[in-house]
Amino acid sequence: MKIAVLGAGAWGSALAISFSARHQINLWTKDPDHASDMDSRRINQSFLPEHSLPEALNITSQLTEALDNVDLALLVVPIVGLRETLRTIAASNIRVPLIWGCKGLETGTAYLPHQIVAEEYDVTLSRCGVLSGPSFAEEVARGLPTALTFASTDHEFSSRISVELHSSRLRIYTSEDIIGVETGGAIKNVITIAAGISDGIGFGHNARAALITRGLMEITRLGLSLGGKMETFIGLAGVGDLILTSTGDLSRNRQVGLMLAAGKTLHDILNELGHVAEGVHAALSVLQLGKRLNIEMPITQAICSILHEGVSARRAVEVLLNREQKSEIY
Ligand SMILES: NC(=O)c1ccc[n+]([C@@H]2O[C@H](COP(=O)([O-])OP(=O)(O)OC[C@H]3O[C@@H](n4cnc5c(N)ncnc54)[C@H](O)[C@@H]3O)[C@@H](O)[C@H]2O)c1
Ligand SMILES: O=P(O)(O)OC[C@H](O)CO
Repeated sequence: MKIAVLGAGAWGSALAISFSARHQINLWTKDPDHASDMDSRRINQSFLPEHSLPEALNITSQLTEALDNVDLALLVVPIVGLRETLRTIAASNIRVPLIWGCKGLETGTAYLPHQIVAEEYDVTLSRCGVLSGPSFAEEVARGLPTALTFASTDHEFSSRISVELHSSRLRIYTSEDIIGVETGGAIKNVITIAAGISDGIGFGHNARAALITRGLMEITRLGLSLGGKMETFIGLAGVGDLILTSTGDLSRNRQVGLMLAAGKTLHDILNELGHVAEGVHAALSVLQLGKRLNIEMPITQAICSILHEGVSARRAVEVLLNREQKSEIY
């Protein structure tokens, strides 16, 4: 296959490296200086500095060049750039099957990625889908074993994509539950910030396990109300990804939590990180959706109070712990 990977952050670069073994890849970034630096040094110094980019990888900042004659486009810009990138593709009049790997909710609309795609890209949703699951870019670039879920409403399309993208090191499972897969990917980032805070404060393994489990409950309740399936929330794109980022120090969202616990300001943390932390942007939208659907989201609420109301990390966790006692399942 010839594939356009749109977005040359850590994730786009790792997937481009991995897929290069079997496919012809065009890697696109909107930043011309970044494209020419990667092209000449064969390394993505800003976002994935430990891994060289295969010689066969074509790097460009021209979207029409990236999309020229490709069989598939894979969008891996952060959610903040998804609508804008889709509009640029639409303006080019090039139409290709589209899959996306961003995890988040659009600020303002609280849309999941597929809702933005539906508004901005005029292929029928059946030729689109989302790739998600527990996958640190660093480990995929190293060729370590990883399992992902690809969800599309078109079973034939998801079978084809999973066969094409599947390898012994990158297993791809299919699903029809786009909403569940996207909800899991978006909300786990918020819960992960909470797990990072708890660990940073030194609350221990018990507290972290409690946060992961109660966080999964928030993901599941909201996801079911949006139309997602229970099986998805207990699968790779749900609890799988939540466990990975809540416990693995490679997670940027976990790092945000750890640094908040250390007393750093959000401004300084985001500067130091140098990468997107989607949970920071998604938290308010998740809360907004929860209110709209009348679903209690106490962990998300606590994270919003830290990020946007100046409540200290320790205080917010104490408020969480001191909530009134209730039944585990209701
Ligand atoms: N890094 C991972 O391990 C990983 C794994 C799975 C999914 N994801 C998801 O993939 C998405 C991208 O993450 P990443 O890790 O590559 O981020 P990153 O911070 O490493 O890189 C972000 C990239 O997007 C570009 N960008 C920023 N704003 C843009 C815009 N408005 N338009 C076009 N490009 C823009 C930046 O220049 C940069 O190249 C996120 O939604 C993330 O949740 C990341
Ligand atoms: O580094 P994070 O926290 O953005 O997590 C990356 C991926 O979502 C892991 O699946």
